[in-house]
Order: sequence, then C-alpha cells, then structure tokens
Amino acid sequence: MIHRILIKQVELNQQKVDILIERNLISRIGKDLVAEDAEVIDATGMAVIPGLVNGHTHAAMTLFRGLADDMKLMPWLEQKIWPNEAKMTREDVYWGAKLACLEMIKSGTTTFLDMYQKFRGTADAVEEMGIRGYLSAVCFDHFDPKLAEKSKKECEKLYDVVDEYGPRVQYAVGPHAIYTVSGELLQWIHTFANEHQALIHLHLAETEEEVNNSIRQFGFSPVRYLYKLGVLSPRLVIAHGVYVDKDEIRMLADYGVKVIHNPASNMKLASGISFKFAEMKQAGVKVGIGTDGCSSSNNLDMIEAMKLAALLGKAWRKDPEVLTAPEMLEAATCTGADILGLKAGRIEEGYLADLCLIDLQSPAFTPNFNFVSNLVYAANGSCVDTVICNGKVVMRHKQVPGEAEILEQAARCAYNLVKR
Ligand SMILES: CSC[C@H]1O[C@@H](n2cnc3c(O)ncnc32)[C@H](O)[C@@H]1O
Ligand SMILES: [Zn+2]
Repeated sequence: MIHRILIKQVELNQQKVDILIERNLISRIGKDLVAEDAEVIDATGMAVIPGLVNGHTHAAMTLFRGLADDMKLMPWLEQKIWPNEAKMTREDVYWGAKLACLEMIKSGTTTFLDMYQKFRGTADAVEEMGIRGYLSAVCFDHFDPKLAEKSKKECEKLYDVVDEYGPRVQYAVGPHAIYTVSGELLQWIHTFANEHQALIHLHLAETEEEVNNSIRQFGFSPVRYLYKLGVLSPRLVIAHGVYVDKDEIRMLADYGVKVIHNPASNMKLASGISFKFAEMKQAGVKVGIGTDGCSSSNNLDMIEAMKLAALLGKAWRKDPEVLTAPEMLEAATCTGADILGLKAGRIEEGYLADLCLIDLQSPAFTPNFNFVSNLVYAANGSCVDTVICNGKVVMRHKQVPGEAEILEQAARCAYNLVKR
C-alpha cells in the first residue's frame, strides 16, 4: 500500500489548501482533496513552509554548547575546541548529532550540510532521526604528506560507507580550511569529487587573519589561491566567504561556487560582519544560510539565523531596504536545497515532501498582516508544530520520539568528555 499523508486546511500563500503526500513526494495541492487510506493531519490554524536547509554546521558540536564562549576563532579552536574534539569517541559524536537532529527538527530544519569527524556517528544519528544529512568526510593534512595520504584513504573509505545508509544520508568531502589542508590535497579532493559527483565543503575567507596569512603563505587571497590551484568548481560550497572582493565574487560566479552565510558565528567569533549577500546574488552566486556549529552560534535555529542574516546585512550597510524577509526564506529553503542538488525547498507537486507546519496561534503571528515577515522577524524555532521529511512525520505537535533519552545521553557524553 502506498504511504499517504493528507494535510487538510493549511495556509499556503494566504490561501487555505490541502496537500497530498504520496510516498516521499508532494503529489497534489488543491481544495477539498480526498485520499483513501491517507493519514489525515488537521492543519487548521497552521501555515506550511518548506523544511529549512542548514547549509553549514558541525552537528555533534552541540556537546560543546556554552563550553567556550567569547573568544576569537583561532584561540577558540586551538585552546578549547580541538583539544576536546581529540577526545571524542564515536558514541560522543552519535549522541551529539542526535541532539543536533532533535534541535533541528524542533526548529524546522529537514536537511543539513555537516562537516565532522567520526562520520558514522553522525550518519547513524541522521538515519535514525529521519532527516537529511549531507555529511562531509573531513580532510586535514596540516601540510604533512603522510597525513594527506591518510586523509585520502579515509575519504575513499567513507564514500563506500555511505552505501550502508538510506538515501537521506549523502556524502560530501570536507577539507577543513586552506590553513589546515595543503594545495596538493585540495587538488586531489577536486579530482576525487568530480569522479564521484560529490560536493566539497570548505571553510573559506572567514577572518581577516586567514586572508593575511593566505597572502603571506601562498601569495594570494583565499579565493584567488583556489583559482590558482584550479579547484574552483560548481561542486564547491564555501562556508563563510566574508572576505571576498569584487573580482573574487566574479570568480565564484564564473565557476558556479556556492556560498553559505553564517551570521551568528561570524558575529559571535567577531570574524566579520560585512558579508556581501547582495553583490553575490547579483553576480549570480547561490547563497544559502547556515548556523555553523553549536559552540559558535550556540543553537541550530534556522529561523533565528534568517533574522540575524537580514538584520546584520541591513546594519552594516546602514540600509533597511536590503535583505528582505522573503529573500531570507528563499535562501534558507529553495536556494539551500538547490546548492545541495536536492529537489526540495519548494511546495510544488513533484517536489520532495519536506515540510513544516507553523503554529499561527501565538503572539509572533498576531496580527498576521504578513506571514513571512512574522516568520523571519518575529518568530523563532519554537513556532514549528509538525515536521515531515521524505514523506514521514518526524515531529507531531512538537513531540519527537525519544527526546528525553537524547537529552540525557547527550548531557552525559558532554560532561564525561570534558572531564576525560
Ligand atoms: C573536524 S571537522 C570540522 C572542524 O571545524 C571546526 N570548526 C567549527 N567551526 C569552525 C569555524 O567557524 N571555522 C573553522 N573551523 C571550525 C570544528 O571544530 C572541527 O574541528
Ligand atoms: Zn564551520
């Protein structure tokens, strides 16, 4: 029997409609739909949006929430984060990623692009929690050829590991950054990703220090350095991209490179505020939104991230007309999905049934002159009532199966880890 869900009386673009989901797809949108054997969801008083796409995170870093605040990027990584990450077991990553998936589901995210160690820990969590994870096999070589060979082997091995999981777990390659990965390894990854049709997920142009070091060490700013290496491509997704000039934006556009803006992390680590959203969009660069990990943004709430992206963009330009609420929702849904090559992020027949029902019975949606304005500027993740991913309900009326156990186990792992 075909698995069917019929969502009745939901608000979509200021109209009340029914949405029929068959298997994992949106099959019909219309009035007074009837479907035999369908599970009916009464969505009276709710609006529907596409599931949100978190374009850059490190899921298991939920375990480090509140552990290392108010620091700059490099001391934060070198003194606090990396020493603790070196002690993490697969079990830690599993429970940290379960907590991340729980948090993402509760705030309306159905897909995320991740970069973390102990790949299987995150993959197991994603498989069980019912959302989509594009998981990047981490590459570091610290400019040591022996470590580069190890990284290559690990990338190849993890590419096969993904076959053990269902279609919601996808593979990407994750060279950490140009200051931890050699040019030779970046070129190998470029070739490997082309051969295997995989995305490449890289931190780039995040801080002024990174740019200055890049010029000193390689003779070029970060984007120009990648151009010289010959690794700019449509497979490349860069996280941050705060420090790029006009010519570099042109290069990103010409090579089809995608960019993920992480407003919370950029502000909290004081990495930089002047993310050139409008210039990138105008040049034709696809820009998505991410939270980054939970130690630099402290939560994984994409509704909050949309608001921060809009407010930050307006503030640094001193222009309230830039970065509107509809643009932010587009970046966090259909552009995010397009970046990952996923037929989702739109509520249209034939698209993947990745949807969120938003509870309109709350102060943030009262009055409701403009739903998208309220969603981006007034609400936060707690307005999400029900989440469907790949045609299956993963949260119903704010309840996610197994929530209490996840909180308990993740807290246990976090406290034990810092004590070890
Ligand atoms: C081991 S995989 C990923 C690696 O990236 C670290 N990380 C988290 N946030 C950032 C950031 O903003 N810039 C650079 N690196 C970051 C994370 O702690 C992991 O070590
Ligand atoms: Zn990051």
